[in-house]
Amino acid sequence: MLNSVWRRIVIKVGSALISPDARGCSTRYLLAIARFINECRQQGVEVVLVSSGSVAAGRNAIAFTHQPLPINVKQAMAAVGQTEMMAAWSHLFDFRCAQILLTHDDLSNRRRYLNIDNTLRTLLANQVLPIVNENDSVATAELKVGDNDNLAAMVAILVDADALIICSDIDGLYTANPRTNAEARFIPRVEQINADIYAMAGGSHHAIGTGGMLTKIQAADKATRQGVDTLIINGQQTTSFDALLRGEAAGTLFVRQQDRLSAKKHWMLHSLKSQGSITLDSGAVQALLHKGASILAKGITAVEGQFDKADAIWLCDSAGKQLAKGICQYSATELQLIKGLHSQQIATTLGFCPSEVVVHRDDIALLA
Ligand SMILES: Nc1ncnc2c1ncn2[C@@H]1O[C@H](COP(=O)(O)OP(=O)(O)O)[C@@H](O)[C@H]1O
Ligand SMILES: N[C@@H](CCC(=O)OP(=O)(O)O)C(=O)O
Repeated sequence: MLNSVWRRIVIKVGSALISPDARGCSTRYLLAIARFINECRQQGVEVVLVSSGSVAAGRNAIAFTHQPLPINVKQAMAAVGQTEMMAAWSHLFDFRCAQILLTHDDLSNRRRYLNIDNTLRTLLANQVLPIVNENDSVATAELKVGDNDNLAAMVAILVDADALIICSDIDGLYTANPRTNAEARFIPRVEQINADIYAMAGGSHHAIGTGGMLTKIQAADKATRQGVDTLIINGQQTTSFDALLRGEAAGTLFVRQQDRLSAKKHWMLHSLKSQGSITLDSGAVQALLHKGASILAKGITAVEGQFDKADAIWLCDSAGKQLAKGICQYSATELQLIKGLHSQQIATTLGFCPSEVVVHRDDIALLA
């Protein structure tokens, strides 16, 4: 049984596993990874896949004369390889897959962040496997995250994952790059990421990988700070997956620095500035405090302030007492029109209905 604390995981698969020869996609390593994903889902664990490989898979379709590859050549390769990579994964599963292509801009813009979050939540609720990659064929260098290790960490934080599993072509973190340093020793567990850990990182040994160990440590640093356990495992060896499925150790574990929920709660209560407030009726207050429920338009009696969709707002009782902070799916202007209405009436009133709930329960931090 996979670690029983993990209910939702993000699995990141590097280019070397998808396109080991940089000539289209290969099932050589993907079969075992797909079996692992299938097994996790069978155990009731939700999975989001972050898959590299679009550039590597499309590499032999586009002519090039010199290295490093010019950006337009890489973008064209990615456009070819992305569809091949999606097809390769889709053929390995009995369930549906969905493609999500992101840029850094999408993740830093709060409204788009919320849209991505809603889409991923809906896909998971419908048992669809989201497959995320950077939108390489359109994003320019300044709009990019740049590597899928960091992208996977951002996705893991976004979807409130319990764990991030980075599948690479190496067993995990060594004290130095073992391909160039025979003295390098394997590190099974990292309690705290500090300058000494960063100093161990070397680059990638092949032309198709991005970042080598450095981007993996950066990703682990980001994710563990937000309460996400991070693992680097060898995705070329089925024994890594077998061990994880038995609940045993595999690869290098970077231990989460705090509880995931308290990390999110702390961020919402102390870093997110509130832009307004809504007043809840007694039924909504009970549902919020005692059932951890989402807030529906029906339970809202008043709206204060000029906030936009995706802004943070206070959720208050009828006496004006602040009970919680939440991220709102609607603007103040829209809420003025739909407050007190049933969710089914939102579309007829506004002409659109981006969300049936006004504040989703995963986006609420209770004060008490
Ligand atoms: N300290 C280290 N420990 C382990 N691997 C390292 C280290 N420093 C550099 N590397 C290199 O990082 C590579 C993995 O990164 P990369 O090639 O970018 O793979 P991926 O495509 O999985 O992201 C390893 O194959 C190894 O050559
Ligand atoms: N987005 C790129 C992958 C970038 C990347 O980080 O690659 P890798 O180091 O192999 O995970 C692609 O699909 O080719």
